[in-house]
Order: sequence, then C-alpha cells, then structure tokens
Amino acid sequence: MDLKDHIREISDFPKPGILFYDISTLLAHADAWQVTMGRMAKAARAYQPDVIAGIESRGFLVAAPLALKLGCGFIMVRKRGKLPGGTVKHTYQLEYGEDTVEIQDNAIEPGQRVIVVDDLLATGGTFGASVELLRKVGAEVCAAACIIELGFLKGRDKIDVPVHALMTYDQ
Ligand SMILES: O=P(O)(O)OC[C@H]1O[C@H](OP(=O)(O)OP(=O)(O)O)[C@H](O)[C@@H]1O
Ligand SMILES: Nc1ncnc2[nH]cnc12
Repeated sequence: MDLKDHIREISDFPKPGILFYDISTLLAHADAWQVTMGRMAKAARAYQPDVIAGIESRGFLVAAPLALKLGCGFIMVRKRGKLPGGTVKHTYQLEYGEDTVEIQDNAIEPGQRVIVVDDLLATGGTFGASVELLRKVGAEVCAAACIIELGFLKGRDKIDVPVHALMTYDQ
C-alpha cells in the first residue's frame, strides 16, 4: 500500500508558502492506519525499546498506539507549562526566537532504551531538542521515528540517532 495516497497536501497552511502534509486522512482510514502502525512497529521493534516517547501533539497519536503494539510504556514530551510535578526542560533555537520542550523528571528510569516518535520531521529542531531532553533525564535514546520526513529540509542532520521515516517528500 502506498501510504502517500492517504496524506492530504494543503497549500499555504499555516502560512503562505508552506505546503502542509495532513495526516488526518491517514488516521481516518482504518486499513491505511493499521498498515502505518504495522510498519512503525516493525522499524521500532528492532531497537528493543523499553519506552516510546511521543512529541506533543500529533506525535502522541503515533507514539501511544506504537507503545501499545510493542508492549512498551508511553511517555510525553510536551510544550512548556503543561506537565504537573517536577519537570526538566530543554530550550532550543528556532529560525526566529526559541522554544522549550519539557518532560516529567520521573518519566523514565536511568538507562531505559527510548524511541522518540513524532508524525513529521521538518527542520529537525523538535526531534533534536527532544533527544537532548530525554538524555537529560537519563534515557538511552536508541532511535527516532516518524511517518513523514521532509527530506529537502535536511532535518535528520540535527539528530544523532538513527532516524526512520515511512515516507519522504523531496520538495
Ligand atoms: O522538524 P521541525 O521543524 O521541528 O517541525 C516538526 C514539528 O512540527 C509539527 O508540530 P507543531 O509544532 O505544528 O505542533 P502540533 O503537533 O501540535 O500540530 C510536527 O508535528 C513536528 O512536531
Ligand atoms: N509542512 C508541514 N506539514 C505538516 N506538519 C508540519 N510541521 C512542520 N512542517 C510541516
């Protein structure tokens, strides 16, 4: 099955000049979503992870079912200010300005093997920061996985673990 048939491309969202790759149509198609999660699980299983970390918010939609499929725990990498209790933060640079990701300080036990998961890899800033954050709380980050990679943005160059994408767009 060609999963690209289930991705909707929307021009000029959220800003003029951006071509938005919408996974809503993939999620809404039961067979295509089953195939997607099967392929994600196949790639992820090879790393024998203990924990799957999902990146807010679309990453949660991919990471939570993946964790269930693999029999792993699921943890959340969230945007600033959303998590209760003790947290650890990591701030990273955007093209203009900066952003912060956050995780609960007890989310993992030191040395646990973690795969970090999102729906889409663009510039790599979000994945790169999430890998650093997970390391701050003692994770052994063994891979990053996503459904879509925007290859022309070279985001994987910012991620120092193996990156798995189910599909790549080159423009
Ligand atoms: O590789 P990058 O350039 O960092 O971009 C990729 C990130 O951007 C999108 O999230 P967004 O911030 O739109 O949030 P959402 O998941 O809540 O829609 C996407 O889901 C990734 O998390
Ligand atoms: N072009 C794009 N489509 C969907 N999500 C994105 N996140 C960052 N860039 C994106």
